[in-house]
Amino acid sequence: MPETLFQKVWNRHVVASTDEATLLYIDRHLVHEVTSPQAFDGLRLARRKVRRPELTFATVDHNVPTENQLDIRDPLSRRQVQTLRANCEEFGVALYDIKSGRQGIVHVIGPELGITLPGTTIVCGDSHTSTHGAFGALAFGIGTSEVEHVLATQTLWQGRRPPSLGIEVTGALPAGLEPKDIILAVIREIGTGGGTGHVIEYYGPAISALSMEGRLTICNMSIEAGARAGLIAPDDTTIEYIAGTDRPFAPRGKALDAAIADWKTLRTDDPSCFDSRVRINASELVPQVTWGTNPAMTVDVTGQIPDLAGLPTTARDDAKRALEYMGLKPGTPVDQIPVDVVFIGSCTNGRIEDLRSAARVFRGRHVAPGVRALVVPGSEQVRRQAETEGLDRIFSEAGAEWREAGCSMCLAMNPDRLQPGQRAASTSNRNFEGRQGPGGRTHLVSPSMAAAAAVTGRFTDVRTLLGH
Ligand SMILES: CC(C)[C@H](C(=O)O)[C@@H](O)C(=O)O
Ligand code: SF4
Repeated sequence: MPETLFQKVWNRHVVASTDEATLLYIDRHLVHEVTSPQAFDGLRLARRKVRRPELTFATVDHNVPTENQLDIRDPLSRRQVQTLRANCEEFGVALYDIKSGRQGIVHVIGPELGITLPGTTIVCGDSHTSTHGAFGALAFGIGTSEVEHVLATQTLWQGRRPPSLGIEVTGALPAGLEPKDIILAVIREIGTGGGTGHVIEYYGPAISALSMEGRLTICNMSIEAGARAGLIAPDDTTIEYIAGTDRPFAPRGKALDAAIADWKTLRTDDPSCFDSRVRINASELVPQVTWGTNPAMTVDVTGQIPDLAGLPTTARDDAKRALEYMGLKPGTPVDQIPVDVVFIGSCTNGRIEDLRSAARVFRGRHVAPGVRALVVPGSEQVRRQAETEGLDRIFSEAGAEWREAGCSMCLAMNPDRLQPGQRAASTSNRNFEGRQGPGGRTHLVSPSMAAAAAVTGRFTDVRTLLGH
């Protein structure tokens, strides 16, 4: 019987099942400092060990200051980082710590290290675990009690197999647009509940044309459409990335050849296998900017803040409240909205290609007066690569701050945050009230759109700067 990629990966991992529940084997467990302390406490209390420490990988990201990673002043943050160190030591789990050369946002280092592989199941106590689906892995976020269960058993209870949603992205992404524009347009189209309960598979020519970095951006935001996970079938681009140098956990030699033969079977046999389907044409897209307090509240940069009257009645109250919070008026052209802060980074857009896109815009330009711009690599490895390419100099010469790796201003769990009322162009994935700091106003954009806002001081169609 024809199957979807998701069904294939799911079925391979079923250890036991009843009518209502499925026990899945978990291939890789990623751990960070925020959602793991109680899980390790639970193990200690029950006198259990980590069942497969060699399949468990930890790093510190959320609480790490990016100006000087070693200077963690906030007592709670410091305690969480120290607790993770102690837990990894006690339970024999590898920790990619600050200054290890491999530290970074958990969803950035997984692929870099070759931990994230096609056909695997990957979990982490973090909602954006969907990111790893870019490799054709079934990857999803779990709660802290589930983290404990996976640590103890290397398995996880799930309900019945979720339905699948196929999102076909046709056409070709126009010059000046980025993968972020695709996923914002998808969420704008299907809504923040459009993927609820489903596992999304992205496919079509505009997806196949993407690099792994771009695919990671897309899968990252699946969760913002309500989906359980998002994935993309592995292909030559995937294999090239994994076979690249410096992926310590990726298979090599004969093991890699055997793996590749298997990965080639990991695809959806026929789009009719999806429980539902949506199609988006990438050729018709223009750069996207969110105007409200969820990622579906999105417009074209060439457009205006929507009129409440033009919205469905059910959406009006939310939109009204969002506009009040965001300090915006209907009808305002997007490119007349000034920004105070620009944040380029996060597990959505903190990879090398994202920094290259931003650098193309910053090169030879300067951050507008009164604007503060932060460029934060997603990992120590991304930071090194960017410095090798001289991107850090482009950012610094443009007047942007070049930081160390971490979640940074994606969420207000470390010193990088917005002041009340400040407006940010941000390459992260969430724009709800207070996400980047109490009273802060977040507009989600692509890295090049963020850089364009930094140099002009307002939202600007980056295509006009790049001559497209
Ligand atoms: C802190 C963590 C649990 C959280 C998540 O699960 O996503 C964070 O990474 C986020 O992006 O909001
Ligand atoms: S970068 Fe943002 S979204 Fe990603 S894990 Fe960190 S806080 Fe969560």
